[in-house]
Amino acid sequence: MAEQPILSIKNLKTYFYLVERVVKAVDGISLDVYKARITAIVGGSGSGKSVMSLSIFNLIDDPGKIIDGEIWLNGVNIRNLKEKQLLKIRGKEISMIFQEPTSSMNPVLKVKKHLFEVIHTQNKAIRNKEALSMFRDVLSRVGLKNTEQILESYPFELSGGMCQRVMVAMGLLANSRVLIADEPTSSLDLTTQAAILEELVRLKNEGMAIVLITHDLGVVAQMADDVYVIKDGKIVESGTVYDVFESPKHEYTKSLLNSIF
Ligand SMILES: Nc1ncnc2c1ncn2[C@@H]1O[C@H](COP(=O)(O)OP(=O)(O)OP(=O)(O)O)[C@@H](O)[C@H]1O
Repeated sequence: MAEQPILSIKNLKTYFYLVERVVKAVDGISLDVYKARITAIVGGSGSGKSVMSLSIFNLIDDPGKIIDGEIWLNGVNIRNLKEKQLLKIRGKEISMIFQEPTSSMNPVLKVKKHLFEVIHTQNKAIRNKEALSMFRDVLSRVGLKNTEQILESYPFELSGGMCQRVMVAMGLLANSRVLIADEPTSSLDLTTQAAILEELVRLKNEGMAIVLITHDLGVVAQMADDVYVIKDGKIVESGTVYDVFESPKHEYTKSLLNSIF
């Protein structure tokens, strides 16, 4: 029997009800994500990638609303869960590297406090000394050098790129079954980008399911297994990276590919 997807989204719709019109940001998206695979979601600016991932975490605020669809995570439709139950799943089962690191970090908490929160969702009994040594390791794996100083810093004391790397470190540390990474390397230099992408591949090889949201088709070609192409809140094409890149069927995919190759 074929393997079941660990994350399966069915007919998801998230709309924004503005005064003058309705923005159908996610308009009937269905997709499957498997363990030990990197699933890329690609599409131009405003195509609905971020709204889709925020919808998975039920993080859509007014005037937005998830109006339809199912989100199955490891056999449970998490759309039916109460916020309290969802909190238990976030971090342990599924975690996310957000696109906007500075607004996703708590400004009054030092970096080490953010990392303690992540590690405590995995293991409440871990000793501080052991946790701190894991933090130093994960921060250096995302290319941060002065780890002692960074652990003691507040988010506003770090540059945007440093905050982004701390977010990636939090994602790596969470060690959840599914990791959603929304543009995890935008605004980083090429060496750091390569180091972070290498970490994602390592996690995939350890069995994690990774959803990589990106505009960068070069990165998709290099490291993803499956790809979904989104346009105007709809999936216009999907398949293995090899199939989609080798013989794109939709004009939009062809134009995206032409713009890089
Ligand atoms: N809070 C909001 N209020 C109104 N419209 C919104 C809101 N957030 C997103 N949208 C709209 O939803 C659509 C999808 O946006 P989304 O941020 O998901 O795009 P994206 O594919 O992630 O783009 P980018 O690659 O630029 O991040 C866009 O038309 C956007 O303007």
